[in-house]
Amino acid sequence: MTLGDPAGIGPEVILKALAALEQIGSLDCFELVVVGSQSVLDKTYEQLIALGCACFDPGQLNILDSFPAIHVTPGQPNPETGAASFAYLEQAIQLALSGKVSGIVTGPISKTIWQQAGYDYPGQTEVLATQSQSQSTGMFFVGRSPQTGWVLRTLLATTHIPLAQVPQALTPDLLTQKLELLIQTLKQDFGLETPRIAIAGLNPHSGEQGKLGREEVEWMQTWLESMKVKYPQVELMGLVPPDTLWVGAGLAWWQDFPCPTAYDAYLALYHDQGLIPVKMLAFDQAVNCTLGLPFIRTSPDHGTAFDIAGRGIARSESMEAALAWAKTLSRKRAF
Ligand SMILES: NC(=O)C1=CN([C@@H]2O[C@H](COP(=O)(O)OP(=O)(O)OC[C@H]3O[C@@H](n4cnc5c(N)ncnc54)[C@H](O)[C@@H]3O)[C@@H](O)[C@H]2O)C=CC1
Ligand SMILES: NCC(=O)COP(=O)(O)O
Repeated sequence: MTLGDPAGIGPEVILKALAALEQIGSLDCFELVVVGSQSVLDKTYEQLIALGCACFDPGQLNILDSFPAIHVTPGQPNPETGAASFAYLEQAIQLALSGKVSGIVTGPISKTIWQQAGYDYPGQTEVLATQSQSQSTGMFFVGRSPQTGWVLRTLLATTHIPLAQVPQALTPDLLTQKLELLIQTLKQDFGLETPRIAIAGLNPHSGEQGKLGREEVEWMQTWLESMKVKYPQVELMGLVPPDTLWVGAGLAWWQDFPCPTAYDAYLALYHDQGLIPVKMLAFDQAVNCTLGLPFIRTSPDHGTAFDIAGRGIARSESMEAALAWAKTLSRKRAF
């Protein structure tokens, strides 16, 4: 586990998540190393105990802290905390690449603070891809409904780029690469050999025959037909108008599973097209997984939440889910 930005809620959700997992007796099966500042964890523990929160004693953790001492005020990030969060991630990547750990569960970092600290990466996903020299990676979110047990799975075709650049970034090659990664993941990690996958359109009403945008008629529909021929075992539905694509997911999440209009997985074309429904339905359950790495990487779906850091009110469910899913994956992949 990496701490993320030490001025954010990473340390808090880590200690709370470990306490929650211990409470239900599922911590024993983890062999955990926390990469980050021992003193930040100790101070977070003292603050949380003073606030009456259930949290895990960092004295019982295996903490890898070979970093310069750092002064941290919760909620007040600066280039020093940004640089620290980058160093934690780099060290964890080295541990994973050398096979000393089977996976990394990352705490949240701030892209803005990374920029201020001089790190020109748009996110942890991109650092993981670059430093592990992985050719084909994907940002994938998975969450199980506590109401119905239905599982929402969403892959983003593009990630941390400006919205204005999305139409140019989307190409037949990129969509093929992402779809193949998704099909492989559904089979390998979820045992779905004949999945139903919905692919979102880009424009309102999926372009309305070219009247509201031309990408669908110019190449996306042809691309999709070629994928249906290439993957006959997969039911590919698209290009579904993005405003209605998630209606079935909402029904399956809240009340009606099995639901014929819900899909095993969704391919969203850009960050917010996929993450608005994911976070509306599953903010506390969804796990961010990086696909295509030579090791496991999971993370909570939320960010640093500097606005609430140090107040003891951050919820740890997404971090608990990130830990649990990393454990499940490490068993499935049997590193
Ligand atoms: N995996 C990662 O490292 C991620 C990092 N970020 C970074 O986080 C920073 C802040 O991003 P925002 O868009 O503000 O998203 P955010 O997720 O940090 O916060 C959005 C809202 O949700 C609340 N919130 C977030 N997590 C919560 C939790 N566990 N319990 C209770 N409330 C919670 C916050 O207080 C805030 O009101 C950005 O700099 C962004 O780069 C954002 C998403 C993922
Ligand atoms: N909104 C998703 C996100 O920002 C993921 O960030 P990271 O895990 O790549 O740092």
